[in-house]
Amino acid sequence: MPVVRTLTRTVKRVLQSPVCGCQAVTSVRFIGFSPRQVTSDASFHSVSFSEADHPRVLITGGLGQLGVGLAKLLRKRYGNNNVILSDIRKPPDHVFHSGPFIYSDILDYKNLREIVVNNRITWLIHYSALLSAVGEANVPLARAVNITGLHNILDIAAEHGLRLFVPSTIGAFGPTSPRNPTPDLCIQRPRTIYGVSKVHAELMGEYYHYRYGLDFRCLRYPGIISADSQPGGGTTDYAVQIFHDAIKSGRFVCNLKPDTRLPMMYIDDCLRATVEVLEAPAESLTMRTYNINAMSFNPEELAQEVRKHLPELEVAYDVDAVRQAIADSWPMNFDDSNARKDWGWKHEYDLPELVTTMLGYLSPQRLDAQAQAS
Ligand SMILES: NC(=O)c1ccc[n+]([C@@H]2O[C@H](COP(=O)([O-])OP(=O)(O)OC[C@H]3O[C@@H](n4cnc5c(N)ncnc54)[C@H](O)[C@@H]3O)[C@@H](O)[C@H]2O)c1
Ligand SMILES: C[C@@H](O)[C@H](N)C(=O)O
Repeated sequence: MPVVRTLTRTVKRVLQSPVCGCQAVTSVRFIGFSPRQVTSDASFHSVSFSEADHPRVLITGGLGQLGVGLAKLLRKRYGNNNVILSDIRKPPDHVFHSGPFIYSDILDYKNLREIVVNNRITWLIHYSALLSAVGEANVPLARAVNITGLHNILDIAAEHGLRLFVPSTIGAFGPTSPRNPTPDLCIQRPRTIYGVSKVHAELMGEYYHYRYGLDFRCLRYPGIISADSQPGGGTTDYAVQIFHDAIKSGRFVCNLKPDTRLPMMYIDDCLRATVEVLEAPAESLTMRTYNINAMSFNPEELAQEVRKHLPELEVAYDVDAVRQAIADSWPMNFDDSNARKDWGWKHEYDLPELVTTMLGYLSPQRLDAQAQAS
């Protein structure tokens, strides 16, 4: 009985401690390890890394909408060779020639571990996922990539003392969550495999943080809007497509109803937030999973703003039942006050700046000039 009592006391201590920071008491996979934090002596918002202390970064699922832009940003800060993009797809020429790229399937644990060891990785940014709409179309694959894949990532990160960033999403909330606004901590009962897998990622990451001292950091992104990369099959994709169609044909068919309000963000804000939370001193983080937000609009409001530049734009609605049901269960407005308070999050793009920037980027003259230069 004394053994049981001692064990009970130990478990209680571990569960009650706000940040464990302890040695792992059992191995995560087959081998033992001592969680080692990457030092975070950098001061937030004005970090500069010397040659000696820069992180060595691996981005999984890096060829999607967000990974290439993030790699570009991180390479500027930490050096080209210190940021490795990886994916299971073949990179386009310009990506392949812009910096290190490596094949990595997150379902292959041994290969992932080999990459981390051979490249002395210290930060892991885990972007691989199946998004909301494609996830519903292939639940077994979404479950494998988003859940089994995450388990591999968590174990490797814990085993090698990595700082781990995993994005979550507005999709981690559901119809029973408060939707206007949605705070960081509230009921989370999403009804998509994507949402369920992201809640699982949030909880598992936080559990590994408290249990093994893993330096887990997570932001819940809104729908992200970008000009030079295509979205990978989500519910918010319409807000990217409208710009392409407005410029190409002046006509856009929207797959969500005109009054479907969702939180959204321009990609530059999203990538900057990611770097900021990654560089934030651990003491500034009172939580390990934060909402971040910039703006909130519906298709009708977006179309009105685009019409200020392209008055001829025609918008028709052909509602996709699956996407509409998903959108109707998601937050309309996102409360990101904790991120603003703890580590100084501040967005730069509201709807008017977003529209001007997107149209400027996609204007035929600019695209022509880019094509001639390449
Ligand atoms: N884009 C958004 O609006 C948004 C919003 C919220 C959260 N997020 C999250 O941000 C992350 C990146 O999003 P994105 O828009 O770039 O996604 P995306 O769908 O565009 O790209 C995901 C990438 O994962 C890769 N992938 C799939 N299976 C893989 C496997 N087995 N091994 C390795 N890679 C694999 C795909 O090839 C793809 O390139 C995701 O985790 C997503 O959930 C994105
Ligand atoms: C919101 C986000 O997670 C993604 N763009 C999706 O719609 O699935």
